[in-house]
Amino acid sequence: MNSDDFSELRLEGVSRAFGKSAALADLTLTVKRGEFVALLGPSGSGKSTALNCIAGLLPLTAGTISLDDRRVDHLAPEQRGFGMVFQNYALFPHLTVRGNIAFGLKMRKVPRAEITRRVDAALALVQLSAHADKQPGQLSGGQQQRVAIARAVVVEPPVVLMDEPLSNLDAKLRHEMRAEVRRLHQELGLTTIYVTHDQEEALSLADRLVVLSDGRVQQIGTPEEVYLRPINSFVADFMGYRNLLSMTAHGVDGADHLLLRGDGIELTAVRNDESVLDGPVTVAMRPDDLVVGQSGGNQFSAVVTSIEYQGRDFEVQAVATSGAALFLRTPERLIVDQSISIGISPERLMVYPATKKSTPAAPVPEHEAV
Ligand SMILES: Nc1ncnc2c1ncn2[C@@H]1O[C@H](COP(=O)(O)OP(=O)(O)OP(=O)(O)O)[C@@H](O)[C@H]1O
Repeated sequence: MNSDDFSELRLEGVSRAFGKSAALADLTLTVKRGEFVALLGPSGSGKSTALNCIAGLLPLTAGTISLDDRRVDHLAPEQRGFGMVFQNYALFPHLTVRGNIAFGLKMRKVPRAEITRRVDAALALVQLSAHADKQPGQLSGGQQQRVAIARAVVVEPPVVLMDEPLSNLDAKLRHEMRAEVRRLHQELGLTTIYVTHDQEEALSLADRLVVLSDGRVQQIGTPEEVYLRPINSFVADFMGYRNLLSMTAHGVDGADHLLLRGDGIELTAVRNDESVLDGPVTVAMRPDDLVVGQSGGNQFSAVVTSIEYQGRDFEVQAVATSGAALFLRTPERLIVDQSISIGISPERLMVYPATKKSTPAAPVPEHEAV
């Protein structure tokens, strides 16, 4: 089986329970050949369970997995032939770099000359030709992870599954390897499913994100869609909309903006089809969208409570006259106890039906979420 053999990987209603608790419930997702999909969510949200179900390491309790119209969920992992890259590299310590990369080809009884050719090409691709005869213990973490990636892709699997492959690396290396993973994905025309809890990593790598919470899909969309239009307050919170205010919606004004009030703050938001027009809501705002000074949009007052220097700008905490704690970022040097006016454009306010912050919303069918 090689990557030209299919046009899409289809998951329908994929579920996995441990005893009575559902680690993954009803995951429906179609991954097109050549796509890079990130499974994103906090710890315990079901990302690894989903990946292990796809790999064949965990049997499903419900649902189906198919490559086009061929069911694969009853096949053993080696019969599915998906490439796997794990957080802990899982290299064979007694084999050289070359031996590790050649392993899968030898298992598949590929002729020796072809093994040499393909391993050389894979070594060049991950820029490890000079280290081919070393053992994994003689390599850095980043180099070991590159061996693991080369080992997974050298057999030209239809799908490559990666479970937090960069999380053991330091911040700088993680950044470099991120570009490397994306480059390999593109150069080799891979189809990649990538598990991470790091929003930035998911946003920068993937063509589409699947955001999970408590085993359920919350949103499926492009990085732009998920970042700019989170579908519920859980996704908003997870994507960095750190300011979540409890307010009340009071209908629309003459400009068809939604009117919001709460504890002495009045705001207007661009309404959309799903807007709750009346009643309790959660209003989400990103720190970067709050502007210190007059902005021409919504304005309200606050007092600075703490300032943290972050290099390019400052992360400021403030408290609104309503008592609500706020996070904002600004290049301006403010001082603690300073009174400021904060602005935010009506387009950058996300308004959701009021929920308890940690309560996951109902699952969203893929066709509605995309
Ligand atoms: N073998 C198991 N037995 C029982 N429960 C399990 C098992 N594996 C996972 N779970 C539970 O299933 C849920 C989802 O776990 P999973 O490992 O898929 O989450 P995750 O999003 O990958 O988390 P992390 O980022 O921490 O790895 C968790 O509540 C976890 O405790």
